[in-house]
Amino acid sequence: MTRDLTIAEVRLTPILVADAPLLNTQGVHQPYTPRLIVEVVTAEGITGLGETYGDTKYLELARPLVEQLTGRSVMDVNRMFGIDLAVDASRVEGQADAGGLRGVQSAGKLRLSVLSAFEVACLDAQGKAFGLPVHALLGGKVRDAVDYSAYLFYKWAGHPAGVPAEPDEWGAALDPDGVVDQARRLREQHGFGSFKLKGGVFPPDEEIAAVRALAEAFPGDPLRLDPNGAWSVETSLKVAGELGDVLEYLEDPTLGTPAMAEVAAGTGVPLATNMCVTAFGEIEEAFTAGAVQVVLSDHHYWGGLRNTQHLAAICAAFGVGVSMHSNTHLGISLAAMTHVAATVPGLHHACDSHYPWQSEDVLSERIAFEGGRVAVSDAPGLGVEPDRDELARLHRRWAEDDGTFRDRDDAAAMRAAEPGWRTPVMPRW
Ligand SMILES: O=C([O-])C(=O)C[C@H](O)[C@@H](O)C(=O)[O-]
Ligand SMILES: [Mg+2]
Repeated sequence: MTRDLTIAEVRLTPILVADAPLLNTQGVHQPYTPRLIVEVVTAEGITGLGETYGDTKYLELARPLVEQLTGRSVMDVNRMFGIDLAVDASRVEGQADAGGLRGVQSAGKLRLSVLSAFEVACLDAQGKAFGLPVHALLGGKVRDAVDYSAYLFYKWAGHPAGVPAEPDEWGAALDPDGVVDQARRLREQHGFGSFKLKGGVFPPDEEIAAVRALAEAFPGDPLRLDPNGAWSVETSLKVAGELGDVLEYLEDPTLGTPAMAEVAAGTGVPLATNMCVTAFGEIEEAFTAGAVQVVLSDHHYWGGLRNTQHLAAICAAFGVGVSMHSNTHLGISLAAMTHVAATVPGLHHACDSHYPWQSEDVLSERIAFEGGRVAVSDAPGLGVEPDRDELARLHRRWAEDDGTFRDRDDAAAMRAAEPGWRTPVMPRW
């Protein structure tokens, strides 16, 4: 039967989702964070789902696509990436990404972060039309489940007094005992077999003590520490020296390819990154300099699931490992990550995911981690269904917001507790 795969409608739904008071080197997460849900609806009424960052600049860029994609086919994905999205480069070029800790911003990354949500939505629609899972459209899975790592954060017990927020069940984690308790709970609930601590929050000695406590509590389990570039080369080498026996890798200890290369040359601990290599144009310099040993892809800003496969192939050619980065995201993106991760042969490290921290989702059924793994769905498309009421509720929250939370700003959120707080100058230590 010939299918009509014409896009009859494109829907954009900006939402605000609850987020916990998770600390990072720039500040603290806002109580609500923006995400954008993208839907493409075919002439036959098949709906494909995608998800990406929801800050104003992403939303503005996505809006013209509603008209530009209507009338095209959901199969026309390559041409979609050629669409000229007018990114105002002066708003992004050279600036550090305030909320996302995702390396230097660029017009290209911003553009890809938007298009990737449409790619995922088109793949979901294709899969539903042909009765095939997304992984099959990507060449087929090489594993039936994808490993994820427990993502540990220093955190407060709650958002600052006076800031509207949803209840938090996790309590504070501000020292080694708190971090180990959090790790235990995440393992109990989801079975994770490896742990990543988001660092760059406290002076390095305190974070070294937390990782040591994890190593004692979970002997032999892979551990990672990620200060988001908060350390100098000297500090990075000191931490690598002290934790080398227990770290699977050190993630973005310092900023920029030359400094990362210096650290890499001075330690046997592998360096991973989602800040130094964040786009194809950054690969040559970093790989030639031996600056990174594992690239953490993020299908949002790398430009989708197929680009993630291309990245994985390049990494394999250079003997560099690949795994996945995560920012605050919902189940649509977790499903997308799981499908593409299932197709990458050399995925030797558990992927990151913020999902356990998200108490809200727009899916009718939450995705479960079992033994720290997400089973790869063989249902058509991504294998997830939206919860329309929840989508509408989270959109209402966005619509009713006065603009305070529509753009993620961890430094501004920190000022609610520490009025003098400014985004720290790097390296902090
Ligand atoms: O460097 C990383 O892994 C991240 O950027 C992950 C997240 O952005 C995390 O640091 C956060 O949201 O605070
Ligand atoms: Mg990182």
